[in-house]
Amino acid sequence: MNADATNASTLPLLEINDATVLRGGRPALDRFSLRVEAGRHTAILGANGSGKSTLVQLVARQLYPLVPSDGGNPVRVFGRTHWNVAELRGLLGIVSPALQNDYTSDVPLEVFEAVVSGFFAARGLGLDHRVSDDMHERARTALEQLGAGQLIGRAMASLSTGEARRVLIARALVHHPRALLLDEPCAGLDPASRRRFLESLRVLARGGTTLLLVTHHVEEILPEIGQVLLLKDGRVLHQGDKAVTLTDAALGETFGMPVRVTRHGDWYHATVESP
Ligand SMILES: Nc1ncnc2c1ncn2[C@@H]1O[C@H](COP(=O)(O)OP(=O)(O)OP(=O)(O)O)[C@@H](O)[C@H]1O
Repeated sequence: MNADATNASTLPLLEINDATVLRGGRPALDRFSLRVEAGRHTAILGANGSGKSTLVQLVARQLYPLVPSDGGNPVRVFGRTHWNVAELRGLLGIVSPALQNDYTSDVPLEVFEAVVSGFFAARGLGLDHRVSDDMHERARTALEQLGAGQLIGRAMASLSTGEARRVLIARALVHHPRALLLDEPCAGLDPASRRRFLESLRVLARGGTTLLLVTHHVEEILPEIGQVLLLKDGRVLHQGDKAVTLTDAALGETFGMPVRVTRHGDWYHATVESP
């Protein structure tokens, strides 16, 4: 393990200080700040258009913030502002709907190849990619960890939404990343698949992978998640412990409607009330 990877275990996983991201000339994130310590599972919750996907793209280096007056970079991942993308993926796996579209498009790609090619930061294996026994084993283990081992041999384009998502998370896991950033991971799943899928995320969270979960739904906040950030119009409305942030008032403000929050064991549920 190199020095940077060692330091990464003690530094905050993510620090964003006063970042503004413009889209279509308007701020999609507006002086946005967030700090996530390694090991502190975090949910980012907001209505449509609140800036969630922009945040994921900012962290993934697909969008860039305005340069602040001091000329610095407002985004630090494991303490560093500069990363090469392949190196970053080894520490922070990112799975988003855009990535899923990419992998389930018409280009033929088999499930195991989609996962094992994660080692080469490539989509599929090329002639110069040598898959070692260890890589083979890690890819198979990651698929099994996500309950997707039986999908080996299938074409990515033939998988259901939930199956494809499991495969892409397995692809992110082959590096044994310290953290996973998941953008709306339950979108398109039926209630039973969603619950099974959330249970597999719980196993990862308990196994030491820090989860950053971006969602519209309070019901997806796993018991392991302690910190919640509520986002509205590109700004942080509230950030803190789950018990303090998941209140009727805070969620009502987030979604612009009266909301009733109830707790069922370690899970939360939100219902929109008649105004
Ligand atoms: N390509 C784009 N060009 C211009 N504006 C954009 C673009 N993409 C997003 N926006 C705007 O940026 C803001 C934040 O969008 P973003 O997609 O980050 O929200 P979101 O919280 O992920 O929404 P959703 O829950 O609907 O996916 C919105 O006002 C949106 O209209």
